[in-house]
Amino acid sequence: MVIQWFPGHMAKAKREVSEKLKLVDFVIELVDARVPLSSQNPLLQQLLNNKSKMIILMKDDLADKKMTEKWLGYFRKQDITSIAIDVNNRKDIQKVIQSAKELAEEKMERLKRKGIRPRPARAMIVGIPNVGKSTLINRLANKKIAKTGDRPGVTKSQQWIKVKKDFELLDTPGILWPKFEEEVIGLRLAAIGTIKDQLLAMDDIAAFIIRYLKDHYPELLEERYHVIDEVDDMVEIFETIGRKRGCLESGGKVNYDKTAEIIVQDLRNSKLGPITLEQPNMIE
Ligand SMILES: Nc1nc2c(ncn2[C@@H]2O[C@H](COP(=O)(O)OP(=O)(O)OP(=O)(O)O)[C@@H](O)[C@H]2O)c(=O)[nH]1
Repeated sequence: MVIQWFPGHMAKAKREVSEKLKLVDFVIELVDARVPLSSQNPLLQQLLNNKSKMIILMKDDLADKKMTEKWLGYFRKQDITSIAIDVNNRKDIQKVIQSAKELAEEKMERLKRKGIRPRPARAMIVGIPNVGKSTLINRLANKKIAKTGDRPGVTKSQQWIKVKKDFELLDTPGILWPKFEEEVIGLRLAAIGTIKDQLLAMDDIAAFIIRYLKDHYPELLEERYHVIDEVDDMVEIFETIGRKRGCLESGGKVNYDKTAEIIVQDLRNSKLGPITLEQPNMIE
């Protein structure tokens, strides 16, 4: 599937999520631990219509652990079950199963109280493109069933996966679109690789990353690129990074496009270390 950011696609995705929601008792919403709010879609809350949900902060191995703790506190304050995971860590997958089981048990209890014969609780995974939906479904199913890829928009075509005796999961996820009402949200999502590179200029994304690192992680900038705290001029910073990383043209001039590409790829590949690009106190 090719992502195109047009209203028609968003309306179709909304319809598909609404349809699937009718089949489930609760929802597992995946967000990216590096941008936990920007990777949500507020529309989900409306669609949920009182169904319970839990939030999983995905890719926690790439995020700043101190910030993850703050974000978990932020969601906890709203009474939302939330956990942070690295999908490649088996203990983390057990944490997902345990938390989902607790929500499933609540549902079963409610059925019992109403005098309805209990049945396994059903859930679905929802999230924006590239957040890790298919990978998590595969881990929960314990076998390869959904196609995954490191490109946005790979998830395709419904079966139930029996994760635990009382808990079943829809084998296809719901795709939600991030909202781009603010430019900074687009920049955060572009920085982590959620949206297609053609949508925003690489040097704007790189400049956003540099500015954020200067404000929040100056030591990481210095460590990898030798950009010292005192230097504030963006051109000078690009020059320093370009030279350090060998992005030079003939004549020894720094190639800014290549430098921007390297900055963005370094962040996406976690070469700078664990980083969170959004803080709960930014929105309080
Ligand atoms: N480091 C890290 N990478 C992860 C984690 N979870 C998923 N990924 C990677 O993120 C990329 C996207 O994962 P997918 O499972 O294809 O994501 P998706 O949400 O199904 O993507 P769409 O098909 O675009 O909707 C893959 O390269 C995964 O390996 C995680 O916890 N940590």
